[in-house]
Amino acid sequence: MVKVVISDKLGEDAVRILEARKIDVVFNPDLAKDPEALRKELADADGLAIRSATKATAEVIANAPKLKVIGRAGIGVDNIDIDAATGAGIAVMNTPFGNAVTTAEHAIAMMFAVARKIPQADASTKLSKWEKSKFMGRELFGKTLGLIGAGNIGGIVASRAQGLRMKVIAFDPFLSEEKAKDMGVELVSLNELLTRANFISLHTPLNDKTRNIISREALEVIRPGAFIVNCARGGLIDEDALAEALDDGRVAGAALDVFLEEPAKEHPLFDRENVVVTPHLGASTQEAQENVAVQIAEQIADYLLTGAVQNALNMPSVTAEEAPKLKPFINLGEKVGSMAGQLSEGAIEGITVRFAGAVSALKIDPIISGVVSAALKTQLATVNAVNATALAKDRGISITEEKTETSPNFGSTLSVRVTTSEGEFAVTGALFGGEPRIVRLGGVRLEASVSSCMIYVENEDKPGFIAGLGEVLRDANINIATFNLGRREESGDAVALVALDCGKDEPPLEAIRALPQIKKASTLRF
Ligand SMILES: NC(=O)C1=CN([C@@H]2O[C@H](COP(=O)(O)OP(=O)(O)OC[C@H]3O[C@@H](n4cnc5c(N)ncnc54)[C@H](O)[C@@H]3O)[C@@H](O)[C@H]2O)C=CC1
Ligand SMILES: O=C(O)CCC(=O)C(=O)O
Repeated sequence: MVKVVISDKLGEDAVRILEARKIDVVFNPDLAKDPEALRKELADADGLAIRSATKATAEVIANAPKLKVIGRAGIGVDNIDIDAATGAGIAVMNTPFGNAVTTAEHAIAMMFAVARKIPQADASTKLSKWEKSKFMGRELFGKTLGLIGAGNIGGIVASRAQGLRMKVIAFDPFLSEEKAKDMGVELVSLNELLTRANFISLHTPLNDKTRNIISREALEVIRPGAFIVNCARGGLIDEDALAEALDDGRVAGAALDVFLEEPAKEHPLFDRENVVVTPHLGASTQEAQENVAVQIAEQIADYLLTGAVQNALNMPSVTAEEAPKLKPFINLGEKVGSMAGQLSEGAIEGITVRFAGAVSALKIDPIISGVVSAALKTQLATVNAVNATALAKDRGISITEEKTETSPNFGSTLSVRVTTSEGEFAVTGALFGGEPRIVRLGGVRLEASVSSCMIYVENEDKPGFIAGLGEVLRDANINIATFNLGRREESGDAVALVALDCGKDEPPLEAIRALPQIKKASTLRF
C-alpha cells in the first residue's frame, strides 16, 4: 500500500482525500519537531506532505529510500533541500496559488496595523489607559507603496493597495514592462524604490540573490520615515540593521510576519514600540489552509497513483489526462534508452531522441527524461528521471529531440541515438499492445520484446553459430526464453537479441566471446 506521512499541521481534508484514494496516511504534526521519529516514519513512506515547520533536509531525504514526492502545502520551499530531493529522484511540489490571497490580505492588514499602531492601541486600551494622543497614525491614501517582488502575492497586494488609492511601484527584475503596465505598477530599480516608497512590502522568494535585500546599505538610503512590511521570508531583511534604523527613526515602523530564525520566541525587535509582529500567520486562514491541504493531497495522490505531475519545482508538469497516455511511452523510452546506453562504448557525448508518428503529438519532456536517465545509468550512479536532463547538461552531454508526424510501419516509434567518444549506436522501439518492442537495433531490423536478462550478439553469419551459442548456454544451465535475429545488410553480419532465464546469474559472456564467428557480445539488464 502506498504510504504518505503528514508531518505538519495540515487541514484534515488532506487525510480524507488521501485515504479516499486508498493511501495509508500517518498524520502526526509532532514529527516536524522530532527528526528521529520523522526518519523512522519515512523509512517506508512514498510521500511526505508538509507546511513550513518540517525541515526536509538532505539528511531526512537520504534516510527515506522509498520517497517519491515531497508536497509543500503552501508556496515557500526554502525548508526543502530541492537539490538533495532531485538527486534522489524525488518530485518536489508546492501549491503556488492556494494561500496567495490570504497572504496578500495579511500584508495589507500589517500595513494598516503598523501605520495606525493598532496592536499597541489595542493592548493599551485593554489596560484601561485610553491613550488617544499616543497613537497618532499615518494615512495610506495617496502614499507610495514599493513592492520588492511582484509575483502572485505582490500582484494581489498591488491591486488591493490601488483600491486604497496608493501609488504602487515595484522592483522585480523578472517582471516584464508589459505585465507591470497591466498591473498598473511602475517598475523601478531597487535604489529608486528605497528612496521613493513610503511603505515597502517584500514578496520575493528567499534565495542567494534576495537574502538581506533590505541590507544595511539599503537602510541607509531608504526614504526617511518609511514603513517596512515583511510577509515573505525572514532572511530578506538584515534584522540587526533594521533594529538600528528603527531606533534612529530612519524607519518609522516595521510589520513582520517572518523571521530569520523561526519559531521566533525571543527577538531583539520584539521590544520596540514601532514594531508589529505575527508568528508567520500570512497563510493562516481557514480558506487558505483548506485550499492548500486539498491541493497538495490531490497532487501527491495523483503523482503516486497516476504519474500526473502538477506544480513540481524539479520536473515537467503532466496532467491527469496526459499521464496514462504517456506512461507506456515513458516505459518504452526507458527500455530503448537503456539498451542504447548499454550497447554504446565510450563516454556519452550526446543523446538524440526521435519521436515518429502519434507519439510526436504528446508532451515529450517526461519521455525524454526517462530516455536520458536510462541511457546515462550505465555511466552515472545518481541519475534518475527527475535530475537526468539537468545532470546531462551539467556534464556537457547534448540532448536533441526530433519529431516527425508519420511513422511508416508503426503507429509510433521512438528512436534513441547515443553518440559517444567511440562512435554512435541507435535503437528504435515501438509499442505492441502497449508493450515495448525493439524494432531496429544498430541499423538492423528485428522484433524483440525486452526482458530482465538479455544478451546482444553480433557475429559473422555462417552456419553453426547458433548451435555453438546454444551449447554454451546449455553448459551454463541457462535457458533461452526468446531468440530474435536480424542481418546487417552491408556486412552480412548477423545480430541476435536473446532473452535468457538467467535470474541474477551472469550469462557466460567469456565463453560466448570465444565462439569462432563472434564479433561482439554484451549482457543487457533491464
Ligand atoms: N508569510 C506567509 O505565511 C507566506 C509567505 N509566502 C512567501 O511569499 C513570497 C512570495 O510568494 P509568491 O508571490 O507566491 O511568489 P512568486 O514566485 O509568485 O513571486 C515572487 C516574485 O519575486 C520576484 N523576484 C525573484 N527574485 C527577485 C529579486 N532578486 N528581486 C526582486 N524580485 C524578485 C519574482 O520575479 C516574482 O515576481 C515567498 O517568499 C513565499 O514563500 C507565501 C505564502 C505565505
Ligand atoms: O504554511 C504556512 O503557514 C506558511 C506558508 C508559507 O510561508 C508559504 O506558503 O510560503
